[in-house]
Amino acid sequence: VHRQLTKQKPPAPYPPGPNPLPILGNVADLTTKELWLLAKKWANKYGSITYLHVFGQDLVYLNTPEVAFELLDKRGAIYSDRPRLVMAGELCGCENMVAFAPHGDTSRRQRKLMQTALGLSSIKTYQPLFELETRPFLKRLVEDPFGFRDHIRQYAGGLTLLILYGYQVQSVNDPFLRLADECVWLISNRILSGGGIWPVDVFPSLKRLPEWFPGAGFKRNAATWKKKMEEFADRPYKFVLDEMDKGTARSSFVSVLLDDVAQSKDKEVDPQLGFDVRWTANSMFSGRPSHSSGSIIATISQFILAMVQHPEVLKRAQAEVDAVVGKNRLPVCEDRESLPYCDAIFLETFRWGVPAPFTLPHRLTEDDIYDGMFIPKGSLVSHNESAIFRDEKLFPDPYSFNPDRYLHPAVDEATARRRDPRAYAFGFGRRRCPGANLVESPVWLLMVSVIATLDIGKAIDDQGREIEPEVVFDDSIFRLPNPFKFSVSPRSEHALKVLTQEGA
Ligand code: HEM
Repeated sequence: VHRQLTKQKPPAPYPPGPNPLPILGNVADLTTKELWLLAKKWANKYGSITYLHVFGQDLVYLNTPEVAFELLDKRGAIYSDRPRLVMAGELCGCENMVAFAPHGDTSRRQRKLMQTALGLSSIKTYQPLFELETRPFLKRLVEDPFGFRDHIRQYAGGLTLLILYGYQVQSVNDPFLRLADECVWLISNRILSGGGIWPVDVFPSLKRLPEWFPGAGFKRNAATWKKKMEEFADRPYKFVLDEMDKGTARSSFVSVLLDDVAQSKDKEVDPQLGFDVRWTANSMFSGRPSHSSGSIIATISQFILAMVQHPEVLKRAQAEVDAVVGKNRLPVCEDRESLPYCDAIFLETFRWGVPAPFTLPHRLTEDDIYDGMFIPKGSLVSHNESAIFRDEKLFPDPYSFNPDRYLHPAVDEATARRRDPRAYAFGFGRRRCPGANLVESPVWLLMVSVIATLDIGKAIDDQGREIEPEVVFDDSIFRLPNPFKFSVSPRSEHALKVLTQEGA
């Protein structure tokens, strides 16, 4: 109703959605905890697309794979921009990061660098690094199961620094790890104002206020935060340049991309390439609010939860690992093809766990019509992952954790491909997650290493009764369970030995 009073008649009806309140629009709908449950209900009620209107902003959720592929992929030329955030982008300097960059030359150049350094052929270079970080994680998990989220955070942070800069974290207090943590926190909780809205994003002309002006505190803050962000982009990059000078650089995202420069000693790094590499590397850490580590933490936490709740699945996977890998060593990436049941657990974790239920919105740059429905220019369009992953036709009995669904699918190959959660979990089109190939191996390896060495189960109370894990979701971006109680122990003396073996 509100729209029709203020705008011309649209060329076709808007897609269906909950009725907006006058003035506030659907803001009440969007502040619900576990928004994904509501979004799934919308999908059941409204079909392939849900449309909402909040504070003058059109929001669109795509509820089926068909519509997501059609719009975000096939019509990618107009569905690939990102929302403009004056505070985060312009004032705090995040516009240099991939996920905030508008669709254009910079984002194309940066994505190309990511494809070069994170393509399937480059990933093999990083494999030994994945194995390096696994053992310390397993040890920390045995020592303190309840702290599992911190352990995964440390694992993800350490691994990311290794892959991007060839930098090995020595302890929780490592200066680069602390800088990374601080900046990721700053982005999620300050710069993006914890999901809130900055007045300057609603009224961009406020950015012209002088810093001393009353009410312009946001500009002073932005200047401080921008400095921190720049430090975060510069320091680890400089570390790689120094290492390359000394001839001691490990193979990493940055060193691979500067390889040509490394070949000839006196050649200076081209300033444009230097800028792009520095900010692209930084984007992999902080490109989305705590994205890369956030999604890894959510995925591995969901895996642990699944293993606690489904002991029969864990037992069967352990038998598979014992038969293929034996008990004297940890699994390695090369074992993957011989472990189909473990692979099925990996896939089912992404589907059942829905670690990133709403992907980053794509901003539509032209008016569009789909299936007789009008989608206005400027709409923020997300695919609704919880609706896709809970679709009964695609995934029968969608709420159960059932790895078998990938093992004996009585379907043709095209349908089997449609049922591969990796087709959806990383988004669509030109903005699809550039870390998708990279993250598969370490996440798979971590899961299989847990299966190989640890017995995970329900915690036991004083009276010897099992405690059901209490599953609560507080995070608004990721489907990340709050810490829950469970028990964990090495599977055998042998497993304990493998875990504590130094440097092996
Ligand atoms: C389990 C792990 C992960 C999941 C489930 C995941 C999922 C996603 C999704 C759904 C998107 C949005 C795609 C879209 O807009 O359509 C995205 C974007 C992105 N991801 Fe990931 N991701 C993961 C790990 C990573 C890692 C490890 C990195 C970095 C090394 C990374 C870097 C990025 C970047 C830079 C973008 C923004 C791309 C752009 O705007 O062009 N992700 N990811």
